[in-house]
Amino acid sequence: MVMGTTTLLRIEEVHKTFGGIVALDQFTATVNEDEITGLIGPNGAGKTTLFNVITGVLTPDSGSIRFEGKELTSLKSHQICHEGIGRTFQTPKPVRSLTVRENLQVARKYGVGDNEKRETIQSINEVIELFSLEEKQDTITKELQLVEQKFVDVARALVTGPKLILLDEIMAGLNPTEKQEMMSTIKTINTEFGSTFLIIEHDLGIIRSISDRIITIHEGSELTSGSPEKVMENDKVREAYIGK
Ligand SMILES: Nc1ncnc2c1ncn2[C@@H]1O[C@H](COP(=O)(O)OP(=O)(O)OP(=O)(O)O)[C@@H](O)[C@H]1O
Repeated sequence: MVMGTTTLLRIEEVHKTFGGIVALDQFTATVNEDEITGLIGPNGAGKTTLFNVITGVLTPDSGSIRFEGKELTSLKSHQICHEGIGRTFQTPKPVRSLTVRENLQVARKYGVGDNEKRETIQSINEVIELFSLEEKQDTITKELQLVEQKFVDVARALVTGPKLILLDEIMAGLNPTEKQEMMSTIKTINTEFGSTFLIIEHDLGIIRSISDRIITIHEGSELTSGSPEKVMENDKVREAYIGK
């Protein structure tokens, strides 16, 4: 883990409503370069909506999202990917009828754009090796186990050479051994490939051990942020999230 001091992503007063529901309420937060930032909050707090506005799946009603100083809110999803932001979804989204290698080839073609020289880009072979998918590379993805599908999802994000990777509940449904494996892979990508992470995770044990910094979201607003120790001891967090 490398502690960063430069702001990579700056989210300012982002507002997003669905009819009468306020999903993000003037949400403001930052993600520091090189860090692993955990994003926690109760069900319906606005976490996935935040990922969707960062990645251009949704357009915010108002507010600003700057990545390396560049405004993202008017860009489309593929342009945001070309800027260097990769993501996974709550449910793995590989193309189920393609093999593992084909999935990575498609993701790379879609996601790299003209940023072929970005320093965080790894070869498809390197990524397959990192996830120990050598023996499964020619397997049709729908035949893989859940953990393997999740690894393919992270691998698809990684082959686009992202500076920032957003992971949405990547540990959900994995057993403790698989969770450990996923955590150590995330740490390797962070330290060796230089990707910054923003991770939505409900398991507080995991988020505490993997994060350099935690942001807590509640009813669409940031409740608090800081080191895992500081955030977990915050009274408002305990009340709103842990229920103690
Ligand atoms: N497409 C949509 N249409 C209508 N309401 C939505 C939509 N997406 C999200 N919402 C609402 O916005 C609020 C925030 O939802 P969001 O999925 O971002 O929360 P979350 O923190 O990711 O929750 P969870 O932990 O359960 O995944 C919720 O009240 C949700 O019902």
